[in-house]
Amino acid sequence: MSLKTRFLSLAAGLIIIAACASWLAYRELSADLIERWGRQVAEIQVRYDSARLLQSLEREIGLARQMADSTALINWSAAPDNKALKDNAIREMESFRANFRDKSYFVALRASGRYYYNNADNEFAGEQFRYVLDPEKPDDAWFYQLIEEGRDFHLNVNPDTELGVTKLWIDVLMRDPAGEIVGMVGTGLNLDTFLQDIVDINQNGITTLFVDYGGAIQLYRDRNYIDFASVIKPEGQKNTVDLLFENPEDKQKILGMLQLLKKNAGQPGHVESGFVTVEGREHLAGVAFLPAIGWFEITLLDLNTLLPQSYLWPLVAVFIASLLITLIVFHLIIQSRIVKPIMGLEEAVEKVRSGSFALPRLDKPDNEIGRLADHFEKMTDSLRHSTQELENKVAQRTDELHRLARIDPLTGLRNRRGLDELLLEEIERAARQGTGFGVIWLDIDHFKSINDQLGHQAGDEILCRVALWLKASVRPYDHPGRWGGDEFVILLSPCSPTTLEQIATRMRETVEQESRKTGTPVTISIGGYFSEPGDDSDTILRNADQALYRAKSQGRNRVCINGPEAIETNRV
Ligand SMILES: Nc1nc2c(ncn2[C@@H]2O[C@H](COP(=O)(O)OP(=O)(O)OP(=O)(O)O)[C@@H](O)[C@H]2O)c(=O)[nH]1
Repeated sequence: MSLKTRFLSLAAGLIIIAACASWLAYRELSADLIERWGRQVAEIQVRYDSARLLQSLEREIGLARQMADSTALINWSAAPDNKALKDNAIREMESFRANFRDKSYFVALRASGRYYYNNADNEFAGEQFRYVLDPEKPDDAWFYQLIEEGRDFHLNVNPDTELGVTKLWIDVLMRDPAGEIVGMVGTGLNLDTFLQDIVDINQNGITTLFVDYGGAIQLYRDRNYIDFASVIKPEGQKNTVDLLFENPEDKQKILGMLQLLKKNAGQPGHVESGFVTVEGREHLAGVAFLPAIGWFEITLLDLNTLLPQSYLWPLVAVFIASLLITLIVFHLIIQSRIVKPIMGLEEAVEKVRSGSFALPRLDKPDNEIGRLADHFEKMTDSLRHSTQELENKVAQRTDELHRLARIDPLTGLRNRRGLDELLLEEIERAARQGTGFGVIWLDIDHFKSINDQLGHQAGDEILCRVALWLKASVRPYDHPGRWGGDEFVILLSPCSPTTLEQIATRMRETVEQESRKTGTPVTISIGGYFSEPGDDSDTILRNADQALYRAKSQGRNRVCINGPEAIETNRV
């Protein structure tokens, strides 16, 4: 896998891990935020709804209490048949009716069970006495139950079958100065209107309900759940708040909250909250106790409606966009700062490995890779220099070896190999140009006996001297060489038969005369041959050798020339 792919895979992997972690963190955080926010909202909503309920009830309750304390009514309750007291009481009732919001009231006397009522239409003017309560009648049981409980104040949602109305009743016990319960007074509020005003306020995602001290539902937008006349129902038959929840844990949770609030009833404004499921949707329930009326107020917030998580999706979109931009920027930086320079470097290394020093232009970012590329370039440069130097030296040495291989080490003249190559070149040139050239083959006379008499060392010195004399005798462009032993071959080019003879003679004379000066006189015998175009080397050498042989056999120290016009030169 290439470095680029690795980097990208690594970056993508890291980003996916970061994205997953961020997504989980986001979900946790958003859930936590929504929960915190929901709890705050639930508390505020509970207080707000409680305040609204109490606000609309407080005045009515106050009036009902005043009515229960009315001397006219209390006195009359002791003598309900006393006309004067009764008229006075009816007047008092009617004055309260004018003040009650519902413009209705009821008064029930304990001793006689008489029930008085009038409504907003003043329908029962002069006939406020409606009927007599019967302890045996289930519809009247509420009255006897409340008296038995002895609670001075009670709210009760109850349909009045006699009157044909369903109301939220405010019931206040009427006591005589001795504290004895003599009756009950109160007013009712039209349940439908009240529900609309307080509970069914059409706030999307917010459900409000009120339950009594025992958890029985008193005010709820769905009337089917309201526990009408709960005061007279035995426990177990009441529509309690847990009916709203399907999950047993939620039922326990709500009931637990109610218990907790009962315990902490001394802390006004305390709100309990927790998550519950209603109709398959998760809600945050806020519960508060309203000591003024002895009820609990429950607010259910559908957080998904109030603050759907989709509200936070733009945040997710920004996050994903940021991740993508980060990936692209990361890719570009890695590409330009690492991958591209390394790929360039790899290409350069490959070139150097294959023997080429022509490097491509290397990217040098301002980092370790840039410095590495710079070092590599310098290293390649010095490698190129030293390789060049080495190659030059090898070439020089090769030339030198080539030259040495063609030089006779003793005399410094060409050796046999050098003479062979030169001879071939001359043959080719002669063939090209159609001209001939001269070849001289000479041998020192009686060299064996010189060696024998004077020693091998002295023989070498004579060989060197003869070489020098030969060099001195030829033209600058002639080529003298040592064929081997005491034999020398000289190629003369350009040349003519006459020149050949002249140079050969001059050689012989020079050696004879110069050697005499050294005290060790030597002579040489010379065979010459003037080569014609088309002669091969064997022919040429054989002819020169034959001429030498003749010179030797004719007495030595002489020149014999082989060729078309053979010239015989005798010793001088
Ligand atoms: N000092 C010395 N002697 C050499 C060298 N190479 C060959 N010789 C000797 O040279 C002698 C050559 O003798 P030849 O050419 O055969 O005979 P020659 O004595 O010269 O007699 P002719 O040629 O017939 O006049 C031999 O004794 C070789 O040992 C050398 O490099 N140095």
